[in-house]
Amino acid sequence: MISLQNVSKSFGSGPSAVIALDRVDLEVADGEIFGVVGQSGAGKSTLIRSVNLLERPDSGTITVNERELTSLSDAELRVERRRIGMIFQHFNLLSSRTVRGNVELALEVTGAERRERRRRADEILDLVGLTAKAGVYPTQLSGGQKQRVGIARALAANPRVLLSDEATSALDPETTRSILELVRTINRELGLTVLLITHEMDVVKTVCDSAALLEAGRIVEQGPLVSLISTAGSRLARDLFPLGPVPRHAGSTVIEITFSGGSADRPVIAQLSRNHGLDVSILGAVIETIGGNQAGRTRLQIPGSAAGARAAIDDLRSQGLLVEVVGEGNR
Ligand SMILES: Nc1ncnc2c1ncn2[C@@H]1O[C@H](COP(=O)(O)OP(=O)(O)OP(=O)(O)O)[C@@H](O)[C@H]1O
Repeated sequence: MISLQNVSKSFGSGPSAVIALDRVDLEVADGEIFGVVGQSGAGKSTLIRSVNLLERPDSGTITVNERELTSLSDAELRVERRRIGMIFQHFNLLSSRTVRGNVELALEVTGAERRERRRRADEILDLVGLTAKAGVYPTQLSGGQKQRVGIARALAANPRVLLSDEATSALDPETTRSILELVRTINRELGLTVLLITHEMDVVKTVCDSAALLEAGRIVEQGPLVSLISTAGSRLARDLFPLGPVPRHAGSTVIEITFSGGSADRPVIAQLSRNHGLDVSILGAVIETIGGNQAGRTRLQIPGSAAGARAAIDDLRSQGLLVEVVGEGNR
């Protein structure tokens, strides 16, 4: 588990001080993949670097693997950090060492013997699909392969937690997908808890179980994706299912219905038209697979005011659907 409680961090002092993290509370459960999203400057890097105390917070506590890191001595912290792997946007590989050498490097600090280092490096390179590249240097690798080495290095010392700092931001969409698949595989097979930061909602959709939205150093929403998508007004849910700006339609009401779990395959719109005699138009729809289930949002236009469409909206809500009125035009 990763737990941040009331964590604050500022840079600089006086009027020019920047509050990068502002009383952040964050809970990442064991074995889950948790994504933190936010705009540039929101504090994502500061947050993830705080988790292993690469950045020491001004106040608050950070607990990882049941140890409160903020209370440890430097020597104790060095030991705990070995149980926290980290991967980076620009891979941070040593160009003077081979692929295997880069992975072995992570084991040198643990005091493992040479033969054991080699055995473990080869084992982990096999896991990330890079056995054939063990003897080559990083410059001879593609971006995706470099990140696989980064992952192998991060996993070499058997961490319980993996931190991912924009690990796919420098990769093309297909390579991103393959790296995210690998992250999902190691999460499942090794039971690893993963905390990642990203500015790409697609990464969250593809791989995360839970997410948080960071804004100007504050967590404004967090929770499992399946809960967020059925929370009225959730900004993360809107970003997961973007439908663009709401158009103005004179004399009609625009609603959005969120589908999740079993509701995704019900003929809701057909029933709405039939039961209420309404000419419903579909203005937009987006469906994704979240947590193995179909979920999505549909934007509908219903003729008349929201008051006039009330019976239809109540009917949808009584079926357990999340319905939000997002636009109401006057004639
Ligand atoms: N070492 C530093 N010295 C001064 N200010 C810093 C430092 N590191 C971060 N900041 C400031 O703290 C705020 C949060 O930065 P941070 O890098 O954590 O944001 P971010 O969400 O990761 O942004 P990006 O997506 O652009 O990397 C920003 O205003 C940034 O300028």
